Amino acid sequence: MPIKASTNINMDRAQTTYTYEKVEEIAKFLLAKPGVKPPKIGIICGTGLGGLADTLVDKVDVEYKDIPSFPISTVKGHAGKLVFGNIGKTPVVCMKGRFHMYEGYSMSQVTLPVRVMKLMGIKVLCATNAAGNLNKNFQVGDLMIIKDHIFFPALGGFNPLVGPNDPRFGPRFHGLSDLYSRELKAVAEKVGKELNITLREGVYAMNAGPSFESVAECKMMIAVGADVVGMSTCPEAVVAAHAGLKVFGMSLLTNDCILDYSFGPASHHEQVLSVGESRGDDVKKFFLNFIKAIPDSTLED
Ligand SMILES: O=P(O)(O)O[C@H]1O[C@H](CO)[C@@H](O)[C@H]1O
Ligand SMILES: Nc1nc2[nH]cnc2c(=O)[nH]1
Repeated sequence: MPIKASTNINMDRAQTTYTYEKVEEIAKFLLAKPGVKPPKIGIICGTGLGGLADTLVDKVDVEYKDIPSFPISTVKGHAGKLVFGNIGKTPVVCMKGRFHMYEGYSMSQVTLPVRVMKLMGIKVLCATNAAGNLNKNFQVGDLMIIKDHIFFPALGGFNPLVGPNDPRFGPRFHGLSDLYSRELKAVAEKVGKELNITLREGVYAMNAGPSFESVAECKMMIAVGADVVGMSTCPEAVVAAHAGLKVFGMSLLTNDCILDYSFGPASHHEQVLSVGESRGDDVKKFFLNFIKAIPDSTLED
């Protein structure tokens, strides 16, 4: 059955999907831009972490609004552009702004940039995010390597791989027991020690958002093994792994989740942005060194 790009409204949720040919067209459009080199690594900048793109040299910016068929960023803290450039000798592309389910985007739209970056040549996807802390041993400002995730929307049917499967994107069924690359986690641990930056490790849970969690929801998430919670990352990680990319995930803990009815105030986006700003330098320092430490062999075909 041919897979067509289409836009329908179903259950009030946009159902835009993209064919392989459409994704390829966008990748070719970007590669044809003067100064753009095929990237080896894609970096998704989480809320308030767009400063990561400042670490690139020989930068070329492409605004999302100027890319055919691309969604646009609607959330404060997401600038809405791709930044191409180099870290050390490695060509990379940063997404300065990601797309979220709660913006009303379909899973295909949320994960489109991952497939575009894959067709442009990336071998590794680094996904960063801002997240709420659920673990009593962690604190606001900590950086956490994502060792696994709980993708609540996918468990309820909103998996980005639902629908006809084009094998050029990846296989119909795909296991996720090694979703977050153990090899990259080991590289990150070593770099963290060398830089004297404490790196936690834990499980990221995704709530579709945009509401932050209720007290009971936070308690439920802790009970099922989550350390932090956010509203992103899982869709992009699943689509990247399905496409054969190595995935590295990192959360910045921007707020403590409220676990007691007597505590307040509720979590809010302004705090998320301000912690992103205050921890931005360490995040940049870590990624600059981490990207340089990834072995060449990991970035080969
Ligand atoms: O996951 P990122 O995009 O980093 O952002 C997190 O922070 C925002 C809430 O403040 C939500 O978008 C949540 O997902
Ligand atoms: N769902 C969710 N996303 C976040 N992003 C940053 N903090 C939070 C949080 O507490 N909950």
